[in-house]
Amino acid sequence: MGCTRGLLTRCLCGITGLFYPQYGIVLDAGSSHTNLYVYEWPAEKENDTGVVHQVEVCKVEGLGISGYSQDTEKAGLSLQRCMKRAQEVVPEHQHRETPVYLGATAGMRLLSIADRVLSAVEKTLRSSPFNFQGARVISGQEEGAYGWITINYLLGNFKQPGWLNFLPHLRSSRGTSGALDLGGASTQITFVPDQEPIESQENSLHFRLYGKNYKVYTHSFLCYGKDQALRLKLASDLQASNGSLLDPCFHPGYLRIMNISDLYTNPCIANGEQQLPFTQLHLQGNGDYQRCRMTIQKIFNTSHCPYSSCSFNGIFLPPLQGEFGVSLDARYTWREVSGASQACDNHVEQQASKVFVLLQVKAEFPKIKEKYLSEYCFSGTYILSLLENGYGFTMEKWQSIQFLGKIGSSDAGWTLGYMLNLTNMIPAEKPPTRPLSHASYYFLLVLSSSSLSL
Ligand SMILES: Nc1ccn([C@@H]2O[C@H](COP(=O)(O)OP(=O)(O)OP(=O)(O)O)[C@@H](O)[C@H]2O)c(=O)n1
Ligand SMILES: [Ca+2]
Repeated sequence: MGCTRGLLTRCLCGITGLFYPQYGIVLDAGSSHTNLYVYEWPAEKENDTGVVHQVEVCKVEGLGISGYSQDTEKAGLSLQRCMKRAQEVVPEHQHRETPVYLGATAGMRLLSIADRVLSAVEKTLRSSPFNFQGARVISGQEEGAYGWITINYLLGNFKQPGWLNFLPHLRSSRGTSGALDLGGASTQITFVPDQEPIESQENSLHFRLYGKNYKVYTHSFLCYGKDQALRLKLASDLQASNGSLLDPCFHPGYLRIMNISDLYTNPCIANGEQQLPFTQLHLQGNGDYQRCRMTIQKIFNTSHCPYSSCSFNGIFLPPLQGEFGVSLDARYTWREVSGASQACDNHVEQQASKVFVLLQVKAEFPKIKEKYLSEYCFSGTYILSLLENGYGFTMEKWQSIQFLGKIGSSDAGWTLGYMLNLTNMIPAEKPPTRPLSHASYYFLLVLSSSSLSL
C-alpha cells in the first residue's frame, strides 16, 4: 500500500488505517454444517467492550466437514463459495490483513481421521487472500467458554460502571448470563455458580476480563447433541426389539428404514451391533409426547454421583444460578421447542400417513426443511428433557431461560468469543480511558511532523 516511506506518509497511513473498520473471519465447522462469520469493528476502539459485530453469515452448502471423511478433498471444496462471499464483504485492500480461523466442534472430535479432513480444509483456506491463522478442533471446554464470552460480550455484561472499580469488595461475579449451547453432536452448559469451590477441576475455568475475575463452571456433553442423542436413544430402544420399533418420538405414521451399521459409526455408541440378529431397523412413528419423554430419559444415567450434585452420567453440576441464554441454531424456533408436545401428539386421532402429517406440519412451518421436520417431535422433546431432567431447570427456573438466535446483528454461538480471544481483543485489565482518541493523537503527530519539515 506504499505506507513504508517517510514519517509523514507513515502517519497519514496510520490515520487512514484507524478510520477503516477492521475485519476478522471465523468458520464454525459444526457436526451438521459449517457457517462462515465475518466480524467488523472500528480499529480505534478494538479493546472496548461490545464494539465487534457480525456483518455476514454464510451457510456452507452440504455436510459438516466431518461428513466428508470418505472424500476429504470435498471438505475443502465445500468452503469455497463462502470464502468467495467473504472476499466480497471485506474490502479488497484489507484482505491480506484480515485473519481467518476455522474451529471444528463435536463432529470432528468423534472422527478418527480428523487430521486428514483438517489438512484438506487448510488447503482451501490458505489459497484465499486472507491471513490464514489456523484450522483446528476446539475442545468442549473451549466451546463452552467462548460461547459464554460471546453471550456476555454481546449483552454488555463485561461493562463496569466506573465508580464500582473503587470498591473492589462490592464487585461480584453475578451479572453475567449463563450459556447453553445445543448442537448436533455435543451440548454445553456454562455459568458462574454461587457455590464455591467448583468441585471438579475439569469443569472449572478462571478468567480475568476488563479488570474483573470470573470463576466459571462449564461442561460439554459429547454425544448429547440432538443427532447423537437420537442415535443413543435408538440404540437403547433397539436392544429390546426385533428390528421393528414403534417410536413415540416420531409423528404418527412416519416410516424410516435404517441400516443398523449406520447407527454404529462413531464412538458414541460403542457396543451392541454384533449382538443384534437383524441388519435393518424399521421405525414407525406413533407420536406420544409423554412416552417419548420416557424413552429419552433412559439415555441420562442418574444412578451415580461422586459430587454434592450432578447433572447426569456422574458429571458435577453446581446449583443453577442466574439467567441463561440458549444459543439455538437461528433456524430453530422457540415455538418448535414449546410446541413439542403438540408436535408429537397431533393428529393421533386421524389415520395419519407420513405425507399427511408432514403436510400439516409443513404448512405450519413452511421454511423448515423436511429433514428437520421429520425429527421435530424428537428435537423439541429432547431439548425439554435435557433442560428439565438433565440440568434440572424446574418450572421456576424456566423463567430464567431465554432462547437466543441473534443478539443485535450477531449470532450467539462460540465463534465471536473465539475470535475476540485470538485477536487479544478482550483485555485482562480495563483499558485506561485515553485523554485523546488514537485518531486525534495521530492527527497531532502529523501536524507537528509537518510543521517540523516546513
Ligand atoms: N431448523 C433446524 C436447524 C437445525 N436443526 C438441527 O439442530 C441440530 C443442531 O444444529 P447446530 O447447532 O447447527 O449443530 P452443529 O453446530 O452442526 O453441531 P455441533 O455444535 O455439535 O458440532 C442439528 O442436529 C441440526 O440438524 C434442526 O433440527 N432444525
Ligand atoms: Ca455448534
